[in-house]
Amino acid sequence: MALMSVAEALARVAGPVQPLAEEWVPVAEAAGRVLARDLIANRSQPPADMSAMDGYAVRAADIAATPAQLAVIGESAAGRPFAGAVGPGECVRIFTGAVLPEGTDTVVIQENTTRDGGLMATTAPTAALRNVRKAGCDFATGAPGLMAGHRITARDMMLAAAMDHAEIPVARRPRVALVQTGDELVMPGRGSGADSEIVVSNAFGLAAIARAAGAQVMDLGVVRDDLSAIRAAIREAMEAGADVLVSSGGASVGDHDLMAPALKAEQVELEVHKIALRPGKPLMFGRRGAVRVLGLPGNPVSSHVCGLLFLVPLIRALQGDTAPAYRTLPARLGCDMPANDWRMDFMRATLEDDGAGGLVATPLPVQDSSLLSVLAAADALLIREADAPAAAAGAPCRVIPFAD
Ligand SMILES: Nc1nc2c(c(=O)[nH]1)N[C@H]1C(S)=C(S)[C@@H](COP(=O)(O)OP(=O)(O)OC[C@H]3O[C@@H](n4cnc5c(N)ncnc54)[C@H](O)[C@@H]3O)O[C@H]1N2
Ligand code: MOO
Repeated sequence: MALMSVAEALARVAGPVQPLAEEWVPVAEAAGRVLARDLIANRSQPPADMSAMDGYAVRAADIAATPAQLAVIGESAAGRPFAGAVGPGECVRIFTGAVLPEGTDTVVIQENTTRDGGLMATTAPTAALRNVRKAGCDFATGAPGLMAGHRITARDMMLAAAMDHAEIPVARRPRVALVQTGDELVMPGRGSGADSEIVVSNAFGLAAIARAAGAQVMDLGVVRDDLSAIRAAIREAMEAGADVLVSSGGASVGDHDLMAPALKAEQVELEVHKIALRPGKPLMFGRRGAVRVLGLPGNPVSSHVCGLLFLVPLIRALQGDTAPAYRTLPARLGCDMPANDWRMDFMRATLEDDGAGGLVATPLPVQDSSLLSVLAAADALLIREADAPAAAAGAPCRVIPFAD
């Protein structure tokens, strides 16, 4: 029987997701959060016509000829506007960011003037309306600034603050519980040195990409290959209020692979169990009520690739993020590739600049899903579609660059 495709599995994992409730956070803490509603400008920027330069605010008609001599009747600085109005033959000393005085429409930069007491003379022509930032030229009151579903960047924080938002409505952070299963597992620095031990690595990569996607991570540690212990961990995650439970290990078909039976025993309905993916064939996804469960394979590369392909899009979807599940870039193959089999392949690859504005993606020579040294050396995942024909070096391909 043909296994479910990666696209179908992704649609089931991250497709039908209702975003979590909104909460308000100070703008200073909004980086990486996803907007729960549109943010409109609470004021115009600039709020009035303002000078873009240090110089003199004038009436354009008064400086049509050079030199022009005008009486300096006052000063306008940022935050300290000139109170009066400027009439014909008059000007005001002005500084960058200051409100343009009433009656003026142009700023002559000070380098193009001479000053003699209360008189200013122009030494070069200035076009009418030059060096003025019109009111609302950046954004006007009521204008839509940032849209719901958008992930807030450092630049967006500046825009939101300038639009006069002290607090921002964002989706609550999804709570992600992590469980590592395996009798062989020990935490770094905690092993006895026995050859049968394997040091936990998967939890660290999964926690890092989950946090980067906006999740709050609860690490439930290592659980033995024992049905009741695994069931207890599943219950612990549910009782702790997890939105997503992520397990690693025990997903395959061996006698000690107990994740599927444990999930079923805890009333988690599996919608995905095994997909046409390499690495990551034994992926599981299911739900109990609003809690989603991703059962990832234990092989470290498989767990990480599945985390990037399914966990990160799910975390994003739970925040209402409207960006695509993952971003691919075009590249060219750095070597010949044989035809692919029925599993869509995400190969660990290096990326190089081709010197002509493009990228060259070359798969690392060994692709075994246990190899952390290869994963760490890679820059990207090179996508090979299921049943892709052989392709020659230089052929177009697509890659998912690692974001960190
Ligand atoms: N007869 C078959 N055997 C296997 C199949 C299959 O279809 N038929 N699928 C293979 C594939 S593909 C994968 S992937 C693995 C997945 O196995 P499990 O999810 O059951 O993973 P484990 O057996 O628990 O562990 C595999 C490997 O990874 C190490 N591991 C586990 N957890 C961690 C962790 N948290 N940190 C670091 N390393 C971890 C573990 O020690 C094992 O070496 O099954 C194949 N077998
Ligand atoms: O997911 Mo397994 O890593 O395909 O070998």
